[in-house]
Amino acid sequence: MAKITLSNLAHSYVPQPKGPQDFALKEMDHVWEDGASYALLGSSGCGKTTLLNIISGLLRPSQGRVLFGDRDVTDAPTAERNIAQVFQFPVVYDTMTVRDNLAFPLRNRGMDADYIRQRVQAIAQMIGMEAVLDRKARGLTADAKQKISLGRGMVRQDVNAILFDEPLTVIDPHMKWELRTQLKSLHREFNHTMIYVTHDQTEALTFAEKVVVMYDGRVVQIGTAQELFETPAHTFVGYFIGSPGMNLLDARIEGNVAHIEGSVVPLGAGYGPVSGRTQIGIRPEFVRLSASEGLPVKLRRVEDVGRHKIVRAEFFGREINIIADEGAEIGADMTRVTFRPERISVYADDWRVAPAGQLGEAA
Ligand SMILES: Nc1ncnc2c1ncn2[C@@H]1O[C@H](COP(=O)(O)OP(=O)(O)OP(=O)(O)O)[C@@H](O)[C@H]1O
Repeated sequence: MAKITLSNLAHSYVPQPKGPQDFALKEMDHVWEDGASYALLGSSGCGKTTLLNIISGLLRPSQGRVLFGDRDVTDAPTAERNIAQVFQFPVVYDTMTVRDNLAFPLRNRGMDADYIRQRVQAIAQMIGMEAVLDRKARGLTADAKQKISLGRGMVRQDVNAILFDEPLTVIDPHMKWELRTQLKSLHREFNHTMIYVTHDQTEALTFAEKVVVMYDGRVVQIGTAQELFETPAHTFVGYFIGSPGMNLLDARIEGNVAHIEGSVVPLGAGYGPVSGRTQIGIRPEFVRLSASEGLPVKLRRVEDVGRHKIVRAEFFGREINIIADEGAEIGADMTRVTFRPERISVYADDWRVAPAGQLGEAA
């Protein structure tokens, strides 16, 4: 296992990049802790696979270094990095049995036969394939083959890291949840450094201790589920995490209030001068509908999603989302909204501004 350091790292697929727009990965410096589980989360094209391929050695970065522990592996091929990888689609040997597929990485390293038998059994149990250990992989469903790939990725205990690139894409929804839970308990047991690429927030938030949110070639925040929910460092995190995401409203900030369309909204903290495009961010969970207090809204529709209601409304020509209790009565007289002041974040040009006297967030 190893700590992974990304130092001054950047990548462009263009041979002679002319500016930041030509970089699939913009310059970044991060240290990923030994033994932690990370999910790389972001929408399609934001650079997740590029970053994963640089860590695995499939791609050489056009700038910067990658270190595993103290060793600079930037120029080391994948085979020398001592990592296990699981890809989106199954990579299995069709002519081998399930057992031999699972044992392959261990046999390759000359492990003791007893240990291999024991370990294969434990992994087969984890992926629910004990009953088919002696069947050939050929003829198994894509779903089953992907479970073998996952098992093979996890069979070695001596790897520096296990890298997963959207590994549950072909797995059926019910099994997805089960495998994710298994991966999590495996992580707790063996403490491998795990990096898991996904564009699914539920997958990221349930699997990983730390979620690395990427946007447009940058890591915009690394945090726990709670940190991403409570203090999104970038408007993309606010919008992408949560269902629905954070409401972002143009505002002018003055000390401990925001001015929106001529109305004053109290903030939970004071701010120094804020320049650039200024917005306040408030999650739908912390917006309250009222008949008498707050700023005007026009109700559009109410969606009952079981645990609560999502109210879609119009706020000065823009959509605003409100989460109300399941039992809440939402009458036509509910034409105003208030915001919980201590739950409001302030953003300047998409980055969170720390209240006066507090240190800024580090991505
Ligand atoms: N081999 C390549 N040559 C040129 N451009 C590439 C190559 N691979 C990726 N890109 C570009 O780099 C950017 C980042 O792509 P990347 O595949 O890393 O994103 P991603 O977040 O993994 O997306 P997805 O979730 O769709 O896999 C995209 O603009 C993509 O078009």
